[in-house]
Amino acid sequence: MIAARSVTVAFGATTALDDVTVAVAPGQVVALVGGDGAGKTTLLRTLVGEVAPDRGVVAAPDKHQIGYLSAGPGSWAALTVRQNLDFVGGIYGLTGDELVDRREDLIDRAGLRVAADRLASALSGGMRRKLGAAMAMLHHPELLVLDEPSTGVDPVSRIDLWRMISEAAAAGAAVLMSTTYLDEAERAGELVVLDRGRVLTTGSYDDVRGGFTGTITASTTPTRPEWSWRRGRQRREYWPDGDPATDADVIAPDLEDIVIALSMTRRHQEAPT
Ligand SMILES: Nc1ncnc2c1ncn2[C@@H]1O[C@H](COP(=O)(O)OP(=O)(O)OP(=O)(O)O)[C@@H](O)[C@H]1O
Repeated sequence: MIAARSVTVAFGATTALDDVTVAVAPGQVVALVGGDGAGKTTLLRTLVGEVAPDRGVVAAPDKHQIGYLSAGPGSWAALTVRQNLDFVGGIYGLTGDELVDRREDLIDRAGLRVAADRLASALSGGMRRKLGAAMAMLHHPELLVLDEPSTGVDPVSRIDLWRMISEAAAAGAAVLMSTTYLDEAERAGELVVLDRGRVLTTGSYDDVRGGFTGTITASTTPTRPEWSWRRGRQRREYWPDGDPATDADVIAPDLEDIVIALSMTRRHQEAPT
């Protein structure tokens, strides 16, 4: 099992990760979700060995068995799509027909056929993300780590990307990825919800929904603004003890509602009284 166990990472006075435990098995896709500064990038960098934990233990394969798409560009601007893939293939010892077959297969699966000889610098943001993901998985790594692979990728191309990720997992990779899109995170086998360095909840989407307590209502005029947030034209309101003191409609929360309600609870618990 690939895992970070009770990992704490601090940058000066900022605790980026506070006693975080995450495990990912071969064939599994684990999605890290959480807002800006939640610690997603730091956790991924810790797993791939770029950041050393101050406390806790990381169990990960050898560097050669890791494929990593960082939050950065993920490809070389001055190389074409094919050259980027060839270069990465060379680093991992892929040559000849094996490299050509794998490269062309990934170009198709990433929907990059029309751009195969275009410089990476001339790709759209979404195409560049897909190229980066293809480069990370080219050598069939045991651990595939993707930092927000779908950011900037249009909804249709995101389907290509998810198919690529699912296929890598089906071929045996352990996949750990971060995303800010909660609708797509619901597709991952396992979710880890991070908030300011801590794990708020973890499990399959069904586990997360099943473990969520309290009630969420929807209305245009919440009775407790500090426990409410906007969703579309309405506002949601969270009742942690489950008993809404309102006749507003009770709704079945989705992942976005659950993440907001849990982080709101944490903020209220930590607020000075
Ligand atoms: N190299 C660093 N030096 C100092 N502080 C850092 C460093 N890397 C991260 N941090 C801080 O650690 C916290 C977690 O950052 P991290 O980038 O891991 O979050 P994130 O969930 O990936 O957020 P985002 O989506 O905004 O990148 C933030 O407060 C950030 O400012």
